[in-house]
Amino acid sequence: SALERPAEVDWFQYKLKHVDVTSKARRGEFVTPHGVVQTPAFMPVGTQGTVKGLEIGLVHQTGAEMILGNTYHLSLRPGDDIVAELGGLHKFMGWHGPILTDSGGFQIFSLAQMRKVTEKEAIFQSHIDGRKIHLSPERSIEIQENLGSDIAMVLDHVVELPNETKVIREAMNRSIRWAKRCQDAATRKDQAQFAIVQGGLDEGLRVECAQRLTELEFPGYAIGGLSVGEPPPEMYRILDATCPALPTNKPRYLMGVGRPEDLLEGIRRGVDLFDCVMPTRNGRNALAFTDEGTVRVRNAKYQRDSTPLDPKSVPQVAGLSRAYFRHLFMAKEMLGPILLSLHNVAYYQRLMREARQAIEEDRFEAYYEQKMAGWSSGG
Ligand SMILES: Nc1nc2c(CCNCC3CCCC3)c3[nH]c(NCCc4ccccc4)nc3cc2c(=O)[nH]1
Repeated sequence: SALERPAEVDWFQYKLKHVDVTSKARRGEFVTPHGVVQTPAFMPVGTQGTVKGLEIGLVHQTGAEMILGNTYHLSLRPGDDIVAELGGLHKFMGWHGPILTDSGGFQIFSLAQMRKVTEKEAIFQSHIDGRKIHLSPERSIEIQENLGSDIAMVLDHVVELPNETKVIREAMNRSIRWAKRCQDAATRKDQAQFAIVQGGLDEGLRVECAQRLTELEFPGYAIGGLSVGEPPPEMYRILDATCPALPTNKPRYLMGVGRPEDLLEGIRRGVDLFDCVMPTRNGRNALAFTDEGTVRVRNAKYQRDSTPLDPKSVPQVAGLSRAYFRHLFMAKEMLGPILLSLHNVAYYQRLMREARQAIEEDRFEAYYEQKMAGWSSGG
């Protein structure tokens, strides 16, 4: 059963395969009970048990190896108990590769009508029906174990920025106490927990938090509390301080990031994993990512444009004109958001594939410069 892990398999063992000589970019891989993940990797977000608009075979086609699920949403609807009764999230959504679930910490801060946070738990109103929800570290782990994800994020207390150092420090200290409670609440041997570094935009707090979480010996570490409205250079400054304070033999996951340039800026600073709703959300809003920058396909200038959106995209997209994409969105045809979501997720996966190759060949910085030039060319 899931409780007896086969002794010979080293679950969640991250293997550092190579560090690029031109930057701090790392090439690695880690094993989960549902398969191996090559890093750097981008994880498409499947908040409610679906990567929005993409039948699960299309998600595979993009090359994505690990996807995200969400504790907050799935515990409210259909209910983590129902998902467990039906065999867990993998079976429920037909995805048999690795799944990482977020703890709900961020969704409380960003979605729910905030009620209050005590040492014991967060209490808030469901954004669906206003029901009062109690989310404690123990309850978050119980939900994630019911969902059966391979990696569970600890419950953290995210505070809005900018904020007083005292407030940030208290939330950081609570998040560390909650991380310990999550560790103590674990019952499944086939699920790993990643800790989440907080500390706002204060480098000292970030290093202290990373060190104290490292002492708790988690199999992986996320950098949270970023991509919450701070200027990108501020996020990069925090990465410069935080990555070196984390173990080199564990994966580093930058939560909620980001634009293509943010992924490369993260990789060159030693980040291994990313997640963001951007490729799918922008796809639904007629915004396509390309090597020449973003393309707003509804723009009138594409009305007669026979050129392909991106000849390097997946076959379903590569042969279609920009005029056709404009038409689909103007006509409000559901194929528009579906194809553009597929294209954007595939674009992010191609970026990760190219980045992994560049790191292996010790030319990541040159690759970074080349991509940044293309994106700003406004082609
Ligand atoms: N536990 C936790 N989660 C965080 C998340 C959620 C990551 N995606 C979870 C998925 C699981 C399902 C839902 C998402 C974050 N997302 C962002 N920024 C997203 C910014 C953004 C928003 C909209 C569009 C693009 C970018 N910062 C984050 C910080 C934290 C954090 O500290 N702790």
